[in-house]
Amino acid sequence: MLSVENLEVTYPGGIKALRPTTLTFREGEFAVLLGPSGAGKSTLLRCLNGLVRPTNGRVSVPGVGDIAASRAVLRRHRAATGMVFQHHQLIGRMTALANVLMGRLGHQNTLRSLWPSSRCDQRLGLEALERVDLLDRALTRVDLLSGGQQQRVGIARAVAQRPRLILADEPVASLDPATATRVLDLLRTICRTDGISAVVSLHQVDLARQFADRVVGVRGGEVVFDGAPARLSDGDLSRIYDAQPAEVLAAVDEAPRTRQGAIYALRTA
Ligand SMILES: Nc1ncnc2c1ncn2[C@@H]1O[C@H](COP(=O)(O)OP(=O)(O)OP(=O)(O)O)[C@@H](O)[C@H]1O
Repeated sequence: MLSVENLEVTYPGGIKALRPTTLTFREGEFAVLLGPSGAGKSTLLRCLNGLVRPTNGRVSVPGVGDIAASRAVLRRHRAATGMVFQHHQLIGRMTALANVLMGRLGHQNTLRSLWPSSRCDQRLGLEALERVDLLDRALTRVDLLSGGQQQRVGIARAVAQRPRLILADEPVASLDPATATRVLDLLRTICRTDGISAVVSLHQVDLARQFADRVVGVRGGEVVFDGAPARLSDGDLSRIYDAQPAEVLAAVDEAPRTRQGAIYALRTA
């Protein structure tokens, strides 16, 4: 479905966010990137969509090759790739439906995108909202929706795109545990039903265990575990969340959203 070969990212200032990494994400797989804050999960995800340009190596799609080979190839790859973000990236003053219809823009040429959405796109948008249980909120401004509902709109936007792949960057990091479980359950169910492959970054070990077909554990820009969630042992988790208690506490103070991973590290340190 999607391969990365010797992918390496060094940011300006010399930060090695990703060390040479080779991985293949399989068709229909729900893969979870698991790791602490700063491990390189977002960097890897963003490379998969060409949002971060690797310093070395490449991302390739079967039958297409390197996604960065040309602007046309990258555009096609992005049109087939739905993105779900931690902070939704929705436009608050627009309705849920209008936000979902943004997912269709990649399928239109520039001129067409200046016109109101076609009936066909509107139907796809409403169907996508129905699948995340928000049809009755289609005409509500998204800034009037709860965090969990907004993330479901984000998922509907990705689904309306009719993607082959969904990349989700910490999609439940700002949600309470019950809402996070519901949102991830919806995302995985839709991916399974439609045969969409997914790569999802998470901090929460329990959610990775519950939803992943495959866990890719990342630490310090390196893959330190790659396998089924049932194979994830306490030793593997210590390797992924390797940190001294003092560092872990500092991370909790700095970034409350990393708390779950940090607390796990504290327990296993
Ligand atoms: N644009 C950037 N410029 C410079 N350094 C960056 C940039 N983006 C990320 N980094 C650094 O690269 C490393 C990996 O960051 P990345 O965001 O990929 O990790 P992450 O595992 O997604 O973390 P988090 O869970 O906190 O989002 C970190 O040290 C981070 O500070």
